[in-house]
Amino acid sequence: MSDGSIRPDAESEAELAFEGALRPKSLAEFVGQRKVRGQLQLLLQAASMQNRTPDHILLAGPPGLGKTTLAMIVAHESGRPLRMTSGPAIQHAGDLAAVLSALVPGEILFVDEIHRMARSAEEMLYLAMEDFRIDIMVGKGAGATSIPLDLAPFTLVGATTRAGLLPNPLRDRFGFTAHLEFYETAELEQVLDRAAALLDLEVDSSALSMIAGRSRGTPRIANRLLRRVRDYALVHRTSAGLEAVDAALELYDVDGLGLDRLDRAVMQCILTRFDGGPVGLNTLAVSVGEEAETIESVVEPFLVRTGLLTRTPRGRVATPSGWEHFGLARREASVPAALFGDRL
Ligand SMILES: Nc1ncnc2c1ncn2[C@@H]1O[C@H](COP(=O)(O)OP(=O)(O)OP(=O)(O)O)[C@@H](O)[C@H]1O
Repeated sequence: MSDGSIRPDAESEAELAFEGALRPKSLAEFVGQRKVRGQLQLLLQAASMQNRTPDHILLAGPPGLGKTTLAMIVAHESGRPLRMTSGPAIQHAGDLAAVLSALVPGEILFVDEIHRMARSAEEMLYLAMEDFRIDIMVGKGAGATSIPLDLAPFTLVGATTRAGLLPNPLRDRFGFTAHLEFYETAELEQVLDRAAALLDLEVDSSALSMIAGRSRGTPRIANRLLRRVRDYALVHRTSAGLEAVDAALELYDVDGLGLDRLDRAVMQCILTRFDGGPVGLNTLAVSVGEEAETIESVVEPFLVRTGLLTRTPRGRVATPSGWEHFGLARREASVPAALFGDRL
């Protein structure tokens, strides 16, 4: 996004470098996601006891919750090398063949945004995941032949914000799927405490709680808000206390619940243009000028989690808390159900 709001996809190089430095290196350092940590621990330990590559792992959840970090931890904890690529970089089966054939035995292959990989590559991946083998097609038409190529055993760690978009045969080939949840405020306080120490920043605990409570349940956003508070304190020669947090977050359009500009645009559209809904996804996306995928995978999960929005078979509907948060009186729905043919 280009409006300066604090979104997981608004990256700058310096911020990315800093984000890298903040990544926990082990499962023990990784805050929250207790269940997933336990499941991963077991899977890695069993593989290590049998001296084999761990099963393929799918990490699913909204951006910024720690999927890349967990992939790095899997490599670190199992003492294996890590190779990283992403779905958008694999637009042909040949792109994937090049990556797979270069793997060394036991390597961890991390594919971010795996749901964006080309369909032809997905099909190649089925065989690679199951039998550590691919068939490379040579030539075209009647003269085409396929040459089998054995691969080194590897562990695929796929990350996706849209697990529902993965075809079943691909999803079924992962030995374990981790569903990452938004973090509780207390967990984000721990993330922030660690980041403040790494930034050498003195922040009082009430200020940390305030940042944590307004971070959309997302560590990446918590870390980023902390840096904006640090900037504010630096420029205004003040301490990083409650006042600095309040002023910095207001400057960056983050409200009391942590909603940012796009969250509010979506809610206001549903409330004022569609009388609270129901409204279909595509209609909503066009109305706020944003990609349907961003609304579905980034905005909605948080609005549903905070109880401002519900998804019904007829479309998205604002809840009474949604009306209340925006200081609006609830009206009876007068708009027909989501437009015909729209995605609900
Ligand atoms: N559980 C955690 N404990 C501490 N820090 C975390 C945790 N999860 C994520 N972070 C921090 O949040 C930042 C974002 O995490 P990460 O890049 O792993 O998210 P992601 O889910 O892969 O996001 P995307 O889907 O956008 O790729 C990292 O800097 C990392 O340090």
